[in-house]
Amino acid sequence: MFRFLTAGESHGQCLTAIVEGMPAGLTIDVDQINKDMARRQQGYGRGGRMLIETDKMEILSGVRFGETMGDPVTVKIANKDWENWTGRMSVSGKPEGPVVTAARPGHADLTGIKKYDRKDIRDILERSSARETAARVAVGGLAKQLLKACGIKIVSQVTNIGGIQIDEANIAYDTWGENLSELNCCDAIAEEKMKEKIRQAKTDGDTLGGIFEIAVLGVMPGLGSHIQWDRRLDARISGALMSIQAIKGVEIGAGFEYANLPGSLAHDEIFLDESQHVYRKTNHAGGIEGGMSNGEAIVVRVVMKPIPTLMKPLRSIDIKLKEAVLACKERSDVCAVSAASVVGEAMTAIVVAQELLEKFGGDSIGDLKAAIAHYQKRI
Ligand SMILES: Cc1cc2nc3c(=O)[nH]c(=O)nc-3n(C[C@H](O)[C@H](O)[C@H](O)COP(=O)(O)O)c2cc1C
Ligand SMILES: C=C(O[C@@H]1CC(C(=O)O)=C[C@@H](OP(=O)(O)O)[C@H]1O)C(=O)O
Repeated sequence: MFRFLTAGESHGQCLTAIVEGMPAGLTIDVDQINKDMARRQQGYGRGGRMLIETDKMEILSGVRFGETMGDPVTVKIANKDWENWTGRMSVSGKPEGPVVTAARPGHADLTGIKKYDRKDIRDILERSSARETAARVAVGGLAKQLLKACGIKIVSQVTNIGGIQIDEANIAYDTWGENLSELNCCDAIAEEKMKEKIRQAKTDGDTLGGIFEIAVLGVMPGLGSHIQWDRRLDARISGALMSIQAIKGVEIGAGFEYANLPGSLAHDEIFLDESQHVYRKTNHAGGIEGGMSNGEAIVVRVVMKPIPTLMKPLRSIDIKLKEAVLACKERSDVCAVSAASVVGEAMTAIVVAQELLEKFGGDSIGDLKAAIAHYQKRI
């Protein structure tokens, strides 16, 4: 069973994660994972924090001479900014620095303070912050390497920012992921318009959200199951993506467009070629039928809401004074959809890796590959 937990505050010393269930004998390429760590940091519209951090994953356990041993893998990402916060984020000693009391609409501030009985909103925002997603990308990087060894690849691209949409005709999964443009968008013309939109939002003291797409390539039929609600692959993937901060909607394949289609146009007809191989001409199902991968590319679309911290703050209340104020202005991103798309790749990789290990087992990478080969031969 592949599972993980993350720990760490946004301005604490570091982020960590413990990952259990990595099969033994997998070669780990830390440099490759650090490329994703850097991709998560980039993106037009990111705030001042990204100029401070240069995220690098460090492995503290579970890997020896570059190979997994089957032990839990501990990963660590240092927060460079911590040096500026040692007093305010001290584990012991007396409280230091200003107390945050003006709750931001759209953030965890107001409800978090009530639920956890805190007086300083910082006690909530430090952990609700999407800084935590750096740890998820490190874990997702391990999952991606496991998947790569089994011929599965996960890519993404940003398709919409603040209503600026890519030209759908330009979508070709095999070009995603390699794309290192600032906004992780394959449509250069749309990307320029997106950047202009972000520049304008910044000038206005406003923020933006958008949409990204994930594609899982090379996945065999039969991951997930129709047998029980919590084993359905679509449910697991969408749950994992919805767990990312600020993600508010997920659709698989045609998704909400199904509402406009009759059954005759909605479903992907099944054909046999001359060699008796099954194939489809369309992929409206987004690669999942009956809660199981069907062998086509898994295609998922994800929407991110606009960043809740605005430099032209929204109306709110002060939780201490109990009076109307403007929300607090923490240093913040204007738009982080491209960063979220990299986190989306990581969460999808984690779920697909979990499904792979659930179906095929795998204390060692050799056993896992052999089980997959046996299954592929049978089907
Ligand atoms: C990569 C990434 C970066 C983010 N950056 C910020 C930010 O700079 N400022 C902010 O207020 N929210 C930011 N968010 C969103 C908040 O973390 C999120 O809206 C908040 O935790 C409340 O959770 P919810 O939106 O899921 O309800 C970011 C989210 C992601 C995925
Ligand atoms: C630190 C990251 O994102 C942070 C996410 C975030 C939030 O509220 O979610 C608020 C900001 O934190 P800070 O006040 O330290 O600038 C972002 O920079 C990161 O992505 O690594």
